[in-house]
Formats: sequence, C-alpha cells, structure tokens
Amino acid sequence: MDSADSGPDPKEELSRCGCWPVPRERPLDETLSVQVDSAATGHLSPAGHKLPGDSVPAACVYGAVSEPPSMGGARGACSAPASATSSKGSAKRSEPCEAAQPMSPKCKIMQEALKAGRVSQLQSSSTIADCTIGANYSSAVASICKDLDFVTGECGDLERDPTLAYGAAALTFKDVSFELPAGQGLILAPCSGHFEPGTLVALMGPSGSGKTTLLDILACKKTSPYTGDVHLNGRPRDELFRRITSYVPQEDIMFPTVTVKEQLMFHTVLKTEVPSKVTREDMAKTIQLQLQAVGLEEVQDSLIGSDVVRGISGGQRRRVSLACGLATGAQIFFCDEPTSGLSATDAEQCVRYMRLLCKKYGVSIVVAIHQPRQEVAVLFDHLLLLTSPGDVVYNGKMTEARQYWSDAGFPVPDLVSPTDYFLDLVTPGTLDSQVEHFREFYRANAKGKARVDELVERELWNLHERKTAFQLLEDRQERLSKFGDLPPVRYSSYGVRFRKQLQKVFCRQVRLLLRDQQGVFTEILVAIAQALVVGAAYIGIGKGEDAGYHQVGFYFMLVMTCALSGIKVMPKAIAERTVMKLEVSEVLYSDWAYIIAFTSLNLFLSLFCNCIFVTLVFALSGLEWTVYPIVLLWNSIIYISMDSLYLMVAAAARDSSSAQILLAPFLTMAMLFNGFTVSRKSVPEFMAWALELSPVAHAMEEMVLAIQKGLDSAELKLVETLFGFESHLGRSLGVLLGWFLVFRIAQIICLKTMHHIKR
Ligand SMILES: Nc1ncnc2c1ncn2[C@@H]1O[C@H](COP(=O)(O)OP(=O)(O)OP(=O)(O)O)[C@@H](O)[C@H]1O
Repeated sequence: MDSADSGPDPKEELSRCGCWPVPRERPLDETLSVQVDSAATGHLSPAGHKLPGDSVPAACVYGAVSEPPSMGGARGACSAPASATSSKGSAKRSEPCEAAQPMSPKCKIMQEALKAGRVSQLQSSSTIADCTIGANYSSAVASICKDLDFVTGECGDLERDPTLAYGAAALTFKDVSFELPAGQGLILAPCSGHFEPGTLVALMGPSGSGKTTLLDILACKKTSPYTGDVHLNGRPRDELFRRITSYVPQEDIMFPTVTVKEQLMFHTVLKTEVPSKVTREDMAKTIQLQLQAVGLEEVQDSLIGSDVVRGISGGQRRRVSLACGLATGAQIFFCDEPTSGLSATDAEQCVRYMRLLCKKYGVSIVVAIHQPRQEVAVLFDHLLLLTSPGDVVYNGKMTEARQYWSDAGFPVPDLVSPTDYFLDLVTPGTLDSQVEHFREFYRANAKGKARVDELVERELWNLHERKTAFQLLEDRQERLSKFGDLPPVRYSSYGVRFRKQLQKVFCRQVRLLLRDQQGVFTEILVAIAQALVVGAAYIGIGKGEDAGYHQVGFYFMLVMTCALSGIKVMPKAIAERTVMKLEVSEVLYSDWAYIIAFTSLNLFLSLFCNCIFVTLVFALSGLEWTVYPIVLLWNSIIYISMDSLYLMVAAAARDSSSAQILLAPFLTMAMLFNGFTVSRKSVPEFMAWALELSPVAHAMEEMVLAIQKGLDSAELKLVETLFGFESHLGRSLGVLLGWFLVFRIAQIICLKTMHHIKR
C-alpha cells in the first residue's frame, strides 16, 4: 500500500489511533530486531513467543486519547533508566527503575540499542505513534507486532504511548467483603485497594480463597449481597460502569454453531458504536487482528462447538472468551482464570498481550489467576494475594513482593519460583503453611494494610483530577467522530441502541437457524413424514358419502397434532436461554432484543412446518379444497396459542425434565377437554368451565362448524348435534387469544426475572 502521496487513509488513521487495528503482516523491520538481539545475546528472536500457527500477535485498542497521559501508567510500574525520546519527543523514560528489579536481557538490548544510537530506529519501529509520520501501512503493522516482542514484564519493556493511550479509569475499592447469610461463613474479609490506569493486576490465592468473589464484586457482577464500596475514578459506580469495563467469565458459554470470527464480531459491534465511515472491511480487519493477538487466526472460521457439535478445543474456546472480553474497548477488564486450559506457552502469550494493552494504552486488567509460572507472574505489575478463607496477605507491587516476604522473615530461597513459594506459605494445610503469620504481618506492617488504606483514602473522592464515566465515554466519542458520524453518548449501560441490538441479534438467530441445517431440514422432514403417516390413516376420508362421523375424528386428530407439535421447541429454547442470560448479563443486548428475535423466527419456522403438515394431510384426505383455508386457519391459530404455552414453560423451567413436569397440568387440561372425546354433552357440569377455557375445544368446534357450513353436510350436522357443538366465534377467539397473550406475557416475565447468572 502506498500512502506517501495520497494523504492519510482513514483506515490507517483508525489503526494508528488505536481505534481499529490493522491486519497482521510479518514485521518488515525484523532485521533491526535480529541485529539488536544478536548483538546483545545472540539468541533472542524477534518473534520470540509466538502463538500456534506462526501468528504474530498484535495490539488492538478501541479508542485513543489524544491528550497526554495524566498519570503515567501504573503506580509503581517502573521505567527504563535511560531517557529515550520518541520521534515526536513525547515519550520519555524519566522515572528511575525499582532498585530491586533485575534487568532482563531484552531491557539490556534496548539500553544498548539506545546507547549505540539506534534509538530512533528502535523507537520508530516500536511505537504506533511514529506510523503517523510515515503513514506507512506495512511499517505500522510491523511496529505493532514488534511491540509484543518487547513485552518482558520488566522495567521499560513498554511504556504508555501518549498519542494512543486512552485508559484513564482508576479503580478504588474500600472494605469489600462477602459473608454467607445466616452466619454460614465469611468468604472474603474486608479488602481494600487501588489500581491506577495501565495496571496489570494478579489476584492470586489458593483454591476457594475468594479470588472470583473479589473479582465479581469489583466487576459489579456479584449477585449475592456484599458490603463495601467500589469506585471508578473516585466516584461510586453507576450505570455506565459496565460500558467502561468488561468481564471475561470463568466458564465459556457460547452458541456452538457460530464461528470464532462471528462470535468476536458480534461482541465488538454490540459493545461500541461504529463510526459511519468505518466499512465492513475495516471491521473485518479489526477482528482479524484481535484473533491474531490471541492465536486464533487459524481457527477463525471454525465453529465454537460443543459436546455434540465438532468445534475448536477447550483452550481455544477459552481464548475466544478472552478475545471477546478484550474486544469491547473497555478501560478496565476483569478476567477470571483466562489462562486455564491453555498450554504454558499460550498462557504466557495471552498475559503478554494483556500487558501490552495495559502498558501502551493505559487500560487496567485485573486477572484472577491460580498459580502462574514465574515467566507469567513477572508480567504483572500488582499482586493481590489472598489466603483461604478470603483474607488479604499481600497487596502491592509484584516487584516488591519478594522483599516483603523477606521482611516477613521468609526470604524466597534461590532456585525457587517466588509465586509458588508465596502460595505455599499462605495455603492452609500445607507443610510450610504460615497463614496466620502472614495475616498478622499484613495487618501490622507499614507496607501492608496501612499503606493500602492510606492510598485508598487519598484516592477516594479525588474528583477534581479524574473524569466521570460519562466524560470518558464522551472522550472516546469525540476521538472516533473523525471517522464518521456517531449518535450522541447516551446514559445507558448498553453500548448501542436497541434497534441495532435487535438487528444484530436477529441476524445471528437467522444465521444460527440456517447453519443448523440438520435442525431445519429435520423439522421439515419430520413434518412431511408425520403428514404421510397421518394422511395414510385418513386417505380419501373426504370422499365417502356417509363419512361425516369419521371426518370429525380426522379434524380432531389434526387439531391435536397441531396443538402438540410446538412442544419440540422447548429443549432448544432452554439451551439458548443460558447463552442469552450470560450475554444479557454482559449488557451486550437487552433481553427484549432476544425475546423478539427468537420468538418471531421460531414462530415463522414452526408455522411453516405446520402448514406443510396440514396441507399434505389435507391433500391425502380427499376433502374439497374449498374448506382448506378453514382447516389451515384454525390449525394455525391453535398452533400459535399452544406455542406460547410451550415457550412459557421453557422460560420458567430449569431444564428439559422439569419443563415436562411443569407442562403436564396445562397440557392435560387443554388436551383432555377437547370438545370431542370430552364434549359439551358428556362433560360433568362442574367441569364445564374447563371446556370453556380449553383452546383445543374452541378451535375444534369452530373449525368443524365452519366446515359444515362450507360443505353443507347433513352428516356433519348430525355429528355436531351429537357432540353439542356450538359456535361462539367471539368467545372462541377470545380464549385462543387469551392463551396466547397470557402465556406470552408469562414467558417474557420468566425470561426477564428467572435463571439469572448467579454469582
Ligand atoms: N454466592 C455464593 N453463595 C455461596 N457460596 C459462595 C458464593 N460465592 C462464593 N461462594 C463460595 O466462596 C468460596 C470462594 O469461592 P471463589 O470462587 O471466590 O474462590 P476462588 O478463589 O476463585 O476459587 P478457585 O480458584 O477454586 O476458582 C467457595 O467455597 C464458594 O463456594
């Protein structure tokens, strides 16, 4: 791509500003890195930690801040000792390194490169800002890729980019704790802390120590009552908190028949408004880059899969969840065990990518992680270590943890992984366990609780320096507006308007429906097969001279079959509900969007299959086609009425077996009091109300009476008298409509109020 004389390309501009990343190519200036590497150590490769499939991860960010950073990255994050100025002269390393921090080979390489006068080359290849000057597409890609190669977790590996960084959200929490009701136990003792923008935080602790509990509380995901306050930029969280933050849950719940790329695209377009000039191709490139960053490029067109649908592996699914979380343009991310199920190399690569996002773009990422390898642990800036049951034993910089342990009288032995050692000492029940000692030490030591409490007090209500959530969103809006029109920022927890939510959810439902070819085809084939079997039983019934009585049996069978055929939608509705609940809890879309999309599409398909069934059976029966519209109409009406009952039960029931139990009384009433086997003439008087309320009875009566009128059949007239059929068209339509409305409303209430994701 030649952009030298054509002026800035909006796509490049987007990429450069970090709003929409550009796709990967092999780094062009690999030679430089190889030179530097070999000069220093002779063994480091520019693509040192690659993901499977030789993918070169690349950064992707979603809203750059044009003003200089106000807080210079994570508190305590160290910088390289040498002063290095970018070609714009804005990125300066001036803070001294932590004294205790050893310098990694890569840091040394960078220092040597700086000293040797290769500064400008190195800088220009490692900051996206410089691509603004060159406006060169390939070098922009190369520089993004190269940035990840410099992520080491040690001082000065990457620094906040003043041109691109958009993270300006600080998280402060005070005395958050969680106790089970009725004194069943304390899960998390009061815990406080503060994370500056750009901090990569590790929440560590033994199993059951309350890491997820703390993460859920901070992310505003805890559904059980807890105490304590969480603040965003010194202010209590509000509705917009969920647009500023993003959550990657521990479990990977997704539709099995969507592809990896579609899943990521769905999350991306629902979390932020896309400027009008950003094309589908730009978006596709964005997705491509995000997939590369987490090593999923090779499986981008594979299905997510499940136990019954062949798809990607469990580890890859974990990475899809992570990519979806990180694709939201949030400023604070909460990730629960994002690396579980990943190979050691992939886990390291994921955390390196997170560090890149933190350092370069100023976002904060809080990660609950069980026991990372040392190579992964050093990538974190901050360690919050819990013991079991949830009590803090360390809350400070990762680089200071070793010294803290020494101060506590337990220096980390040589050749032992510090994080393993920390965990061994604070895990109850182990041989080395020193839980009580570390609890007390944290409470009493000046570098423990006292320091955290002081920081929290200082940061709380530090309103004049920090922006509100609304202002943060407005900033992003302003930056993105140069790429096209955008609707004004709304005070809503949803990233996009309802119309767009509905459109996206509807399109996905259509795709799922079409992709599930087996499901659609099976449904149509079953309708045809059922029609042939039933039709064979009643073949030519409309032609007999004295077939009136038998014809009523035929109509009865048709109505009953149509009333029951919607039952098959229940398992599907229950399965989809779980995914919908998770996505709704992530405020991707409103539950209304799903209810409307799912219900309308499902109704359309089912009615279509029902029409095939009725038409085929009717054709085989030999009845006069003049009455076909009557038969089709009443059978469709009964189908729609009963369908809302099935969907209500599917919305209320926990699973398929409890759905059957819940359905039984409704079904018995509707099916037993059907106007034919139990008719007006035979029903006991005290149960006459049941007949009046049965939709099947009303549909049956109205249909037979209308057919009789149409055919003017004396036989049928006789049968009607025998069974006591009466026409009350208004009342019948009222009952059928009543069933439809009552159960549809109940379905909506159940979907909105029940089976929430409980945390
Ligand atoms: N809402 C709740 N109701 C009852 N118990 C709860 C609730 N939330 C958490 N717990 C309990 O709190 C304890 C800590 O759980 P949590 O998931 O926070 O631990 P963890 O450190 O993340 O564990 P792991 O590393 O094994 O995932 C567990 O015993 C869990 O059952």
